[in-house]
Amino acid sequence: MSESFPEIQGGGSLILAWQVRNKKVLVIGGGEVAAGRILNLLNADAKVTVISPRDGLNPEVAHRIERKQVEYHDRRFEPSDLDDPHITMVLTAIDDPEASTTIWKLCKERKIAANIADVPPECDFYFGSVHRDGPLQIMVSTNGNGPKMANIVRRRIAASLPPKMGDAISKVGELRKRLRKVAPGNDEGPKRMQWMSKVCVQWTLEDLCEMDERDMDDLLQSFAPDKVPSLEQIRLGEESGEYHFDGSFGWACVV
Ligand SMILES: C[C@@]1(CC(=O)O)C2=NC(=C\c3[nH]c(c(CCC(=O)O)c3CC(=O)O)Cc3[nH]c(c(CC(=O)O)c3CCC(=O)O)/C=C3\N/C(=C\2)[C@@H](CCC(=O)O)[C@]3(C)CC(=O)O)/[C@H]1CCC(=O)O
Ligand SMILES: NC(=O)c1ccc[n+]([C@@H]2O[C@H](COP(=O)([O-])OP(=O)(O)OC[C@H]3O[C@@H](n4cnc5c(N)ncnc54)[C@H](O)[C@@H]3O)[C@@H](O)[C@H]2O)c1
Repeated sequence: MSESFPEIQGGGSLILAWQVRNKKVLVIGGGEVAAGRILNLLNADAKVTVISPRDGLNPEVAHRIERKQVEYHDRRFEPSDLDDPHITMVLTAIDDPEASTTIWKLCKERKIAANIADVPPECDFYFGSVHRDGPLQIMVSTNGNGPKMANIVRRRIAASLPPKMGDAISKVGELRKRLRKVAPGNDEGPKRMQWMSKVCVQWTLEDLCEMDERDMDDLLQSFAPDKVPSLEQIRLGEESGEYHFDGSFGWACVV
């Protein structure tokens, strides 16, 4: 029986999509590595505080500070920087291994998750090489074996994707939101999920990208009878009056 279950392959990382939106993250250091960390954090809508003396600032970090995209303290790290109980994460990117280790220990005392750049034993989590296209994010990790290899694999994966994947996913996101309004009940969950999966499988990426708000509302009328017409059918049906929106979400009136 157990043969049909996946084999355990230890030694990996638990890859998650950490929601740092509006959460406080401390970045210590203002060099090139910090610039990359800050960009990733701002792209995830975190509230970022940077601590680093002004004279060592990378131009990108200086730009973020100038634009007030981050809160900034022009000085070296002090242990009291960790006193704020709202800090969810600390990232250090400094060229001082001793100070890095001190910060790591202080974070562990306070149970704050931390990444000390380039010091794997002092990381609660590693960064990875990330491809971003709108709502789509793909992260590649080599689990500390070869960061440059992660970069190479990520580029290959990105190059192999069809164009406009991000746009298609955005449209699916919008359709799912509308579907939840049309069929909000918990009891409809399984049907909702199956129907959405069928739309994703049956529609081409091009059609998903092309779908406008009106197409979405027309397509949603097929949820009640559990049908998945193509974009072409929806648009033809509209012309012939086959799909009629009668103001009451949830059922289609075929004439
Ligand atoms: C993916 C990426 C994300 C990011 O940081 O944003 C990332 N490193 C990147 C680049 C990079 N880093 C280094 C080089 C030089 C070439 C080389 O050494 O290979 C290059 C290449 C370059 O610069 O192009 C040096 C390096 N890095 C680490 C060590 C220490 C050690 O291994 O012991 C050393 C040696 C220092 C020394 O020898 O002195 C450690 C880590 N670096 C990680 C992530 C984590 C593991 C991720 C994984 O295994 O997949 C981990 C464990 C911890 C962490 O920092 O989170 C980013 C590429 C993003 C992109 O381009 O897409
Ligand atoms: N993981 C990775 O991807 C990766 C890649 C390259 C380098 N690194 C490592 O990351 C670290 C930072 O690299 P970098 O290129 O950004 O370095 P950098 O020298 O450009 O920047 C270091 C920054 O830290 C600041 N700093 C130093 N001590 C500080 C302190 N006590 N408090 C606050 N700020 C302090 C400096 O003023 C400077 O702004 C290095 O240890 C480097 O080896 C990691």
